[in-house]
Amino acid sequence: MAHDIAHHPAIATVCLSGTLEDKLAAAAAARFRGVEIFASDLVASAWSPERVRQECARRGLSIDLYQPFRDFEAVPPDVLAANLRRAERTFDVLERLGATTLLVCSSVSPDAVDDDDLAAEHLHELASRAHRRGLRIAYEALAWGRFVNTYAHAWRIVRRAGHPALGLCLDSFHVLSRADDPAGIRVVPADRIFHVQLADAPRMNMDVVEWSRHHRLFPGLGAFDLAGFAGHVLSTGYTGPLSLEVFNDVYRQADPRHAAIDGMRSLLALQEAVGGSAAPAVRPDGLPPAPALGGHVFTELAVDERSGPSVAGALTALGFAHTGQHRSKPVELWEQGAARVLLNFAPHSRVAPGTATICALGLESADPARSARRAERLLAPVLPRLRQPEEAELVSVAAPDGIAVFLVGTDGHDWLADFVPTGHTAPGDGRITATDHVSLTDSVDDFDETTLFYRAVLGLRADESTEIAAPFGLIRGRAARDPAGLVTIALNTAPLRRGDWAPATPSPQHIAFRTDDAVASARAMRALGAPVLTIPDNYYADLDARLDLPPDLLAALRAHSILYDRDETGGYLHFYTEMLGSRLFFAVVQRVDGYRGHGDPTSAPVRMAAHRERRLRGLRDAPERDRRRHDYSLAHLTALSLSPPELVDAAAAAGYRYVGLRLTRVTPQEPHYPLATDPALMRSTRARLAATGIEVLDVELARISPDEDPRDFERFLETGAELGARHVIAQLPDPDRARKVDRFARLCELARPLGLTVDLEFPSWTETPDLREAARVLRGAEQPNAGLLVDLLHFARSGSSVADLRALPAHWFHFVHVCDAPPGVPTTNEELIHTARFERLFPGEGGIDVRGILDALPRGLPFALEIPRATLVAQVGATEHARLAITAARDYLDIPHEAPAAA
Ligand SMILES: O=C(O)c1ccc(O)c(O)c1
Ligand SMILES: [Mg+2]
Repeated sequence: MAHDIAHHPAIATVCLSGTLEDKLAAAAAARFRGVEIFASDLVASAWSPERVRQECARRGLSIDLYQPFRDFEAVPPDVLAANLRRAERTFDVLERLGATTLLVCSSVSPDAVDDDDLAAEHLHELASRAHRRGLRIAYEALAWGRFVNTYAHAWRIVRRAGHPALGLCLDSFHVLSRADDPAGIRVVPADRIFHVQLADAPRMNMDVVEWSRHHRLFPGLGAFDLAGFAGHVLSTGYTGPLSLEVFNDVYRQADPRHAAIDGMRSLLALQEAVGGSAAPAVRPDGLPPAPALGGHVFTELAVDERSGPSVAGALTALGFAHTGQHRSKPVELWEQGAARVLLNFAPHSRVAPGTATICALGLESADPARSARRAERLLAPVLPRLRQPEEAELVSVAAPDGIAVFLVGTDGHDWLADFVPTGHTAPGDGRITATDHVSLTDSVDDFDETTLFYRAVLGLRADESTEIAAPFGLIRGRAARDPAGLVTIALNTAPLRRGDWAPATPSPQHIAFRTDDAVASARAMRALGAPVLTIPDNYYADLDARLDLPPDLLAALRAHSILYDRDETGGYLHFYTEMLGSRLFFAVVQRVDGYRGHGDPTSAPVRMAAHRERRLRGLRDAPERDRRRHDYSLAHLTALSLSPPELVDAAAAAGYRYVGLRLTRVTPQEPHYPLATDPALMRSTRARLAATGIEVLDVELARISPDEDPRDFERFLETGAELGARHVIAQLPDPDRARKVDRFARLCELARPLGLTVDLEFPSWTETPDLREAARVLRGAEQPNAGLLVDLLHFARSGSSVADLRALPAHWFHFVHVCDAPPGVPTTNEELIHTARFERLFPGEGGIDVRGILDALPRGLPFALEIPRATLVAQVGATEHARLAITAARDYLDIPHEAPAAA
């Protein structure tokens, strides 16, 4: 007979995050019947023990255990007296709680002696006292107990003590972490087992206390044979609580309601595993067995008007065709072979603009109604479906990651009738036959929950978990598949919270399509213009060294950026598309001779680095692909109210390639962002730079007046270098030419080892007031990293000449400050400065010969837009001002795009 082990599921408060009130609510909501209360949770609670008792009763929870009571047995008489006093006070608490069982763990105390008779005698005394008060003692062997650390030893002592109020607490962790044989449990009479605790754990080679207190997992998520353990326990006839006791750092901070549901799911799945094939198909309280799955029927992507066309373009290039259009929704069906992708253009609240996100998985089930019952029994929300009268009935369940899992019957795919054929059929050019697997990424907080959901609800079996050292941190992955191997869902997480420096794609997802010939597929897809991800040559050199492949295979892999692996049975060829809509990509895979894995551990980091490289190239080179467009930099003065991280975000959003950052306070009134002395500001700025791909073009301002020493700028220069800047803006308000030339030269010398040029700017109101004077300084200084920064405003206001400009060495110029200004030259310095700081105009709006001056400069210089404009910023805000500036500059300065040729 199958054991129905979930009749009294319990959970220890230590499994759950929050205070006792949160924990009890979560346990009850997940339909646990009992709890183990940890002393520390009670101690910290505002509720009296009587109130806790009431609150538990109100929620239908029994208090199955109070714990832990430590370091009691086999001690000298004076310690024993103190321990018994401590026990009596603890019994008081149990009485007030209405709990009857106290857990006593085997001693780790230096006071204890290795004497079983003494331990038995003391525990007998303890049990007698408990008995008088209607209480019982459950004795647990901690795996690290000083003398008693196996359940067999604990059982010898309990037997020797021979008191009816003394029994065992069996904790799977302590038994299985020591590789003790749990079969010995079978000889323990059921009425001597007072309590059973269940915890799984990953295999780890570490101190057992650390392992136990930080890494336990709910049953089924680790490497222990919990079903075997539970089977031994139940074979004794034990009918008491089966209680989860999982010390885990992630659960300790996860939403307790979710964690409690995870726990319940794991218990139900354990029940199923223990029951084995003997479980009747439907049991009143039991779990309907998972129906057989028949494969991936479709994968649905939520897209918008930006990501949709990019995904559709990639699908076309992979050989898919848009074959159907949904009758009532903006959903497109794309097909090739048995692979189907739905593009859902309906507004989807959870999807960030421009992204494509997997929002549903369609899986074939032999019995969708039973799949739904199973999901419900596992506390998974079965979704109501709004259905037009003539549309197919589909069962769908919401996964914790928000993906809807549709279960589609085997008897013809009715749901396809919801799509009106477009008349297109897939030409099959891409040679794709089916969907091989789907790969999802979750935050570490959700990983176990998601894993447990897919596995329990769908009846999938998990592979070994893998860990790879990826470019931006550790990635843990675990694929799960149905017994027939037709459905595979790979789940990944970054087990350590990412440092905010990491520029990685958040939660990447991919759909892997199957082909019978990866090389032919790659060739065909390339011909169709598929955005195949380029894999670096180094990978193939390493592959050659490792596997000694036939030269023509290696050459074909290299030519098509196909990755390769082999195992005992066969080989695996896999290649990838570039990212489509920021987090999604496709894979094309060929499994040769029954290869079952997902590539060797080196391949994922290679792919991730290639995606990173591609993304940066996209961010940086987009303007270079088109010679008619310029690179723009957002100079800080244009939006000085934005802090550096905000400036970077504004620049990225508006389509700039660079920013210029102001590191020094130039005027007393302006906001100052002390990047040189504020490490947190530096960190967040670098994080935004890494995340957006924006680069720092220049930092300002090294203004060397008569009483300044270039050495005062060392920290400033280092800060610029730390930000990855290329240029430093300098000004020389100093009437003594010899001195300023000398100081400029020294500043250049300091900047040179940091990879920085020093670019001299010549505001017309300073003692370096025009192009000629600036050029004299450069000639005098004779420094290879000296530069000349033309600011169109200063150039125009100083009456500098375009002919002079043309005559200067091209290598002096590294970028240019672009703006316009009202016509006419103000007569006072005050007015000049006011225009420069507050009243510039967008190129083409004012009186400066913007195009004429720029024409006199070398080709290809970045255009740094330095356009402070106080009134406009006051109206539209700094971010929008920055966007308007680049829009206006592009309109005026970039050679207009020709209309794209009709497709
Ligand atoms: O880590 C511990 O000390 C500890 C305490 C109580 C238990 O039930 C247990 O399994 C471990
Ligand atoms: Mg325990």
